[in-house]
This record gives sequence, structure tokens and C-alpha cells, in this order.
Amino acid sequence: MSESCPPGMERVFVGLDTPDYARAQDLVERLSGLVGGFKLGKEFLAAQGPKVAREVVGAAPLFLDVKFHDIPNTVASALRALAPQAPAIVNVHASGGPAMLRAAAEAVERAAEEQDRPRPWLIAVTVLTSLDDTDLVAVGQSGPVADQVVRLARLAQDCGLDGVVCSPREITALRAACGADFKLVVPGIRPAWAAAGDQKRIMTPAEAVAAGADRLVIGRPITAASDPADAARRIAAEIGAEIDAASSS
Ligand SMILES: O=c1ccn([C@@H]2O[C@H](COP(=O)(O)O)[C@@H](O)[C@H]2O)c(=O)[nH]1
Repeated sequence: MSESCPPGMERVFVGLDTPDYARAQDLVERLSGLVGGFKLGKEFLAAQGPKVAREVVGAAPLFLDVKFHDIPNTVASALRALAPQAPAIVNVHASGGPAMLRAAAEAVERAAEEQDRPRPWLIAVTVLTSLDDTDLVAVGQSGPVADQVVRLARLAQDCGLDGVVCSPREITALRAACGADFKLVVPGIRPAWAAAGDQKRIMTPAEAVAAGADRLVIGRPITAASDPADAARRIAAEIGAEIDAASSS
């Protein structure tokens, strides 16, 4: 599917945040060929489970946005249980700590080997994009957010993870701290024409691409549009213009 995407759109995973199978399936049908993959998270997984997530996206790249945060043994075991769905990306919370992150990395590696499947990217959520500096202080963490994001990303990298979930605003700092190969998967994406909603650390799709995001996670700007395919095409045009401008400068 990703091969036929408009330029740059192979990086876009659409967040199908619905508990409803038919709604998710309809979005997959409308958006196939326009985007690089689909992200199914807590809403869908709580209602339908990971097997159905694979069924609904078919052969498309699947990001299982489970955001595990538990003791090491539990997280490792839960990640092994997801392996048969052959996700392209899975995630945990970096704040689960070093032992949990190492157990997660080992479990993902081993499950892929045992089942002879490509290993998914294992990435760690740093600071949720719905939080700002004030929220961070409210949960007892020292800010600013960007410092905490870099701190958790370094921890995830040291523990063998492939990358992190961060806001587009931290991409530059993370590239400097963790290097070019560390995967940056970026929600908090809002075209100028979309409402921010509960997201606090946002950038436009073109800005996130220019900053160097490896993957963009976009939900409501596409899924809540009256015509999701048209919204995806508008985003494709913005990203395409950014890619053209970068290549001619
Ligand atoms: O820090 C994070 C981590 C995950 N998400 C998820 O991404 C999508 C964003 O959806 P929008 O509708 O584009 O806001 C959603 O599924 C979140 O669970 C995030 O936003 N921030």
C-alpha cells in the first residue's frame, strides 16, 4: 500500500480511534492508497482486541498503540502475545523504567525470532502530547517538557528501544541527543485548518516533516473530517509542497 502513496504520505499512520469495527473498516477502505498505515489504540483494542485490529487493516502496516506501562514480566509477556499480529510498530511508556524497557526490547526481539517475523519498531512514549509544562509539574515531574522528553528518550535508547513517541516540537532536540537513526513517531499533528482539541504540543504536518519526523500519527484531522479521503489529500498536498521546497533549496 505504502508504495502507491502520494510522496511523503508513506510516513503517515492514521489513528483509527473508534471502538466500532464497521467504522474502522470504512476508514481503512476510504484511506487505503493514501496513507502509509493505520494505528489502532486503546479505544479499538478494548472493544475488539488485537486480532481484529489486524483483520480490519488487512495487509497494511499496523501500529498497535498499546502504551504498556506495568512491571517488566507483565509487559514482556503482553508484547509476546501481540507478536502474531505482526505489528510494524508497538509501544510502551518510557516511564515504566529501565528494567521494564529492557524486558520489552528482549521480548520483542525474541518473539520475532521464534516466529520468524520481521521485528517491529519498539518505541517508548515520552511525555504525552496533551501535556504542557504546567501539567508535568502537576504530576511531580521536573520540567520543562522538552528536557523530560530528552531524558526519557536517552533512557529508551540505552535500553535497546528503536525510538520514541514525542511531539513534533521535540524533534530537533531529540535528533541532537539520540542521532539520525533513532525513530521519532510523532502525534500532535494539526494542519492549520484543524482544531487542536486536547493536544497541547502541536505542529502542522509539513512542519513535522521538515523537522525530520520518521512517522506522523494523525487522527481526528482526517477521521473527523466530513470527507476523510479529501482531508488526507489536503495533508498530502501540504507535505508534498514541503518536500518539493526542501529538494529545490
Ligand atoms: O503522546 C501521545 C501519544 C499518543 N497519542 C495518540 O495519537 C493519536 C492522535 O490523535 P489525534 O486525533 O490526531 O489527536 C491518538 O490516538 C492518541 O492516543 C497522542 O496523541 N499523543
